[in-house]
Amino acid sequence: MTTDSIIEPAPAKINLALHVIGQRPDGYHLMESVVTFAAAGDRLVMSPAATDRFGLSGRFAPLLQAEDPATNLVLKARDALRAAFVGKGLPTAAVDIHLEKNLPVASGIGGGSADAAAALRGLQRLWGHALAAEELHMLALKLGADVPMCLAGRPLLARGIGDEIESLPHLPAFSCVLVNPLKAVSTPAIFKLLTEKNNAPLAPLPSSAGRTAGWLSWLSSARNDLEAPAKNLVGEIGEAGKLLLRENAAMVRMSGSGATCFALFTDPGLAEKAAAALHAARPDWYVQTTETFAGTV
Ligand SMILES: C[C@](O)(CO)[C@H](O)COP(=O)(O)OP(=O)(O)OC[C@H]1O[C@@H](n2ccc(N)nc2=O)[C@H](O)[C@@H]1O
Ligand SMILES: Nc1ncnc2c1ncn2[C@@H]1O[C@H](COP(=O)(O)OP(=O)(O)OP(=O)(O)O)[C@@H](O)[C@H]1O
Repeated sequence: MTTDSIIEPAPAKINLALHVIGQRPDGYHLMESVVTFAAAGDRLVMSPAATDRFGLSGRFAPLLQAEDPATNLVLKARDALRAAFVGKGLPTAAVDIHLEKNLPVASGIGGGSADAAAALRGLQRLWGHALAAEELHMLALKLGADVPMCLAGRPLLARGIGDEIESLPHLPAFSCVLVNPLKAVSTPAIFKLLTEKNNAPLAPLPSSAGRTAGWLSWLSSARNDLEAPAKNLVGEIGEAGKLLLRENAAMVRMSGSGATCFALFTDPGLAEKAAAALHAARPDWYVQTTETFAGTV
């Protein structure tokens, strides 16, 4: 790290509710999802360098070290952004990117998408140019359906294939416990296992600004339509949910295509207690307490 280094957090994405409401002719599913982001996440450090470099550290780095770096979403984001700037005649110097991989891989909390979004944010700062909002959105979407929402990084309502984003300024913060049994889940495999594609849309969102109880009651009656197929594939998802439900959580659900489950609490003490209980029950799992971000008006 140098004095010119740029540090970008890559917060975990949590689908608080995810209703699949249809499917496009190209196979992509249409959804309505209330999404928030958490302080827990990966971290990117980007520094000017003589040649392009990429390094990894953190608990889950070994999984990505075993893969070809060219397939890493961070480098795909760097190359796509560089191509866009070069196409406009703008310089993009060599860069050393270090990814601290703290989030489990293929886990439904958008790790790779959050990393790609952090790379796009950080490299625009490092290179000193910015794409227009629409061009950046399209570039992010080409990297993955979750990347535009991770670029926003704040509570939002996502529609379409996850790319039509509306911010939710009144969504409150929650204390949260994330639990993953460390079984990687492939997103396309879960969508393939989903039999009913035309499920009921989300109910109208709570109108009372910032009322935690109102949101919790609304969220409790919503669903994640990918939870049933994911549970069929990975039995531990059901077990994680049952263990969390014993811990006085205000609500428990799976995020994205799984296998990470989350529990929301209105009291950080209860979240810490729940995490300790989960860790004692399954010391081999990923168990993380965190705070989700509140919407900003
Ligand atoms: C399940 C979610 O995490 C919810 O936020 C996202 O929809 C998935 O986003 P993502 O991992 O960025 O997905 P992508 O990398 O774009 O797509 C992976 C695969 O998931 C399926 N996919 C993804 C998004 C979507 N709306 N419908 C789909 O059917 C497609 O088979 C696609 O080939
Ligand atoms: N930086 C990265 N972090 C994690 N996975 C990455 C990264 N770059 C590429 N990948 C690949 O992407 C696949 C999906 O990983 P990711 O952690 O983004 O899934 P996810 O948490 O289920 O995401 P989502 O919730 O967006 O579906 C991995 O199996 C891995 O091969």
